[in-house]
This record gives sequence, C-alpha cells and structure tokens, in this order.
Amino acid sequence: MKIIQVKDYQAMSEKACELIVERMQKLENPVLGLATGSTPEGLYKCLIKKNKEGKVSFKNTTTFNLDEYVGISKEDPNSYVYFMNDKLFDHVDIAKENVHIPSGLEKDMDQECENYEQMIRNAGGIDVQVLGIGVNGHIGFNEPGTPFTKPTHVVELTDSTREANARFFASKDEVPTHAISMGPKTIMQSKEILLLISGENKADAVAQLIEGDVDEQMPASILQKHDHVTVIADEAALSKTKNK
Ligand SMILES: N[C@@H]1[C@@H](O)[C@H](O)[C@@H](COP(=O)(O)O)O[C@@H]1O
Repeated sequence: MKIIQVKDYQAMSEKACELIVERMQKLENPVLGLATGSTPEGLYKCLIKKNKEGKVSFKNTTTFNLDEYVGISKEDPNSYVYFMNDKLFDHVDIAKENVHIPSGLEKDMDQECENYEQMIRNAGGIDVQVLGIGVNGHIGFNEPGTPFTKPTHVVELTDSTREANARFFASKDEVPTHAISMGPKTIMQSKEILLLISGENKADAVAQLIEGDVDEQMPASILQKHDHVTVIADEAALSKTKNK
C-alpha cells in the first residue's frame, strides 16, 4: 500500500485528480470505478475543470459506481444517480450509456447484483477504482462483518452509517435501511485502487487500516492484500497513525 500524505482536502483532491487524469490519458478505453460521499467531490470538481480545459476527455471512458441506496428513485436528490449526475456526469463529455450505477429499484435484486458483476466483466474489469472510507471502516457499503468473498450484494446498513449519512436527509429515519454495493471481492478485482481520506473523524479508521490486521470487522483492511493501492490522506486523517 502506497501512502501519500497531503496537507488538506484540497491537496488530496488535486493529487487524486492528477493521478486519474494520468491514467485516463494512458488508457485507450479507461474503465473507472467511482464513489459517492463528500470525499470525492473535490476530485470530481477538478476532473470537470480538466475536461473543460481540454486536458482530458471522457469520450471513451466507462464508469461503474460502487453503490446505491435501495428503494429511492433516481430523481431523488439523495440517490447516487442524482449525486453523480450533479457532481460529475452532467458536466463532462461522457456518453451516458457508458455510465453504470447499480439499481436499487429492481424487483429481483439478486439478479441485479449478478447483472452488475457481468457488466463489469464485459467492460474488461475496472482499471482504477476510487474509494472513500466510512467512519467504521466500510468501503462501498460493505459494513463490518461482510465476508471478503462477497461480490455485488444487497446490504443492511448499520446504525452508524445511517447516522453518518443522515446529514443529507431530513432525518435519520429517512435514510434507507438497505443498499446495493459492489462487494469486497468486486473491489479487490479492480486493477488499481485509489483510496481518498480526509478529516479527523476518519483518523481511527485510517490508523486501523494501516496498522491493524486484515479483519472482516474492518472492511477496508482487505486492501492490504491488493498489490496496487494508493492511499491519499490528509494530515488530519493521519493524525492517529503512529508509523507515518
Ligand atoms: N457508500 C458511501 C461510501 O462509498 C463512502 O466512502 C462513505 C464515506 O462518505 P464521506 O466521503 O462523505 O465521508 O459514505 C457512504 O457510506
């Protein structure tokens, strides 16, 4: 695991942007894995800027998002479809048919999970997966205790995740109870992983991720076993990590 320490959120976003642009320029048909949450917003802003400046094009890019809530419509501002359109896709030259976000609205959710895995395989796998991390160490929506062998699956969200994400909703009660998420297995199959971490509230999770054991109670710890992971973390996020 390569760890790049940066000063703050802005520096983290710029470094991540630089890395992604570099990969996109090198690959003929880049396949990006994307994340939601506050963490990658700065990265997306920077990518929009680079696209407008003509430094990078999304014309041949395919994307797969990590996750989506179950049971909220695509038009709901809290859906990850809405978030991604608003924060990135509506502002770059990507072909909408190349954008993939798992659907949380299917009758047969198991089938949707299988279809999503198949679409990733059909695209040739994910070249670079962008990840954030939850305060409890979750990646995607893989909560503590998720078997590392799980592919895309439906998950029941923990109380701590629903509380952390309640800031986007009118109240915690409105946060969906379930989500569909790429599993740890799906994430580990990406050729490269870029984990972005900012802020003191993530410091415990980061210390455990970097210095703790590989343990299903700490979903992000599986990343220690991947041979091409770059963590870009700011000073606040690394404040509880001893061995920097
Ligand atoms: N499913 C998302 C994760 O993909 C994200 O990494 C996490 C952290 O969010 P934030 O970046 O807002 O701290 O939140 C959600 O639970």
